[in-house]
Amino acid sequence: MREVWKSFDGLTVLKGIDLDIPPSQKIALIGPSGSGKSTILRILMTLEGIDSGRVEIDGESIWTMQRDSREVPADRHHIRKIRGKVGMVFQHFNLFPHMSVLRNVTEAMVHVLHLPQEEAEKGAVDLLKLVGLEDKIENYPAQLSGGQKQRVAIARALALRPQIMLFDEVTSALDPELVGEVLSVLRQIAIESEMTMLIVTHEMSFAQEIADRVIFMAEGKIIEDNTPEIIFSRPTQKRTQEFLRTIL
Ligand SMILES: Nc1ncnc2c1ncn2[C@@H]1O[C@H](COP(=O)(O)OP(=O)(O)OP(=O)(O)O)[C@@H](O)[C@H]1O
Repeated sequence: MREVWKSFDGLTVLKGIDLDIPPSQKIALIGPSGSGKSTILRILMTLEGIDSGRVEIDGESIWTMQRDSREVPADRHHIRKIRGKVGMVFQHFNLFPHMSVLRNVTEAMVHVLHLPQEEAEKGAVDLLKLVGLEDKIENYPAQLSGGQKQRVAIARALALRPQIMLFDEVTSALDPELVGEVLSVLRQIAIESEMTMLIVTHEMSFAQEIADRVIFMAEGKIIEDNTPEIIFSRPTQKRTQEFLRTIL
């Protein structure tokens, strides 16, 4: 992201964001409510446009494309191609209630990736094993706990084989006793996968444990971008110190 500005109805929520994320890096994005964390994720997922600046994913600008050696506004095909590189898991899991767990995961594999049903099912079973839900394959979302639903949502996002995964406060809507099971799935993915991961979280010990890098935002700006060790033991910015003091 270069000099990205974004406002909603006159409220400026991103104020010149500059951010480079190398492939495979695991980043925790922290900061007070309303600081613009989700907006950054939604922009990267192409769910929101920007007012000014530039956003590139895998070397390609999201909102513009090259045609006849000129840069022109992106068409739907270009945006869809970029979106295919990115997966996102939301706070509310938004599973399809009328579909089994297995079908929630295979649906996009068949319709977006155009995989044959059998191959999709095999891949979905592997992913459901990864998130510890192989025994729930035939269940429906209403028969699952919040933590289980969120693990299905994670499997569903992984099913599209993204290079980049965005997690937006995926444990915030869960009862406290269900948070651990979702964090342990995320931890495992962070350790084992080559995917780039950008994780908005209020779970500071989790951020400290899995992130290569922690970014602290406040009021639409990146205040500090540092290693977990520095952020959590000797942050360089007063604003970071104040935030951590209020929540730790
Ligand atoms: N679609 C929208 N329309 C109007 N205002 C919006 C919209 N999306 C976000 N906002 C506002 O933009 C600001 C930043 O929101 P954002 O969700 O990015 O913050 P956040 O740091 O993720 O906060 P939280 O930790 O509470 O989720 C907030 O004031 C929010 O109300």
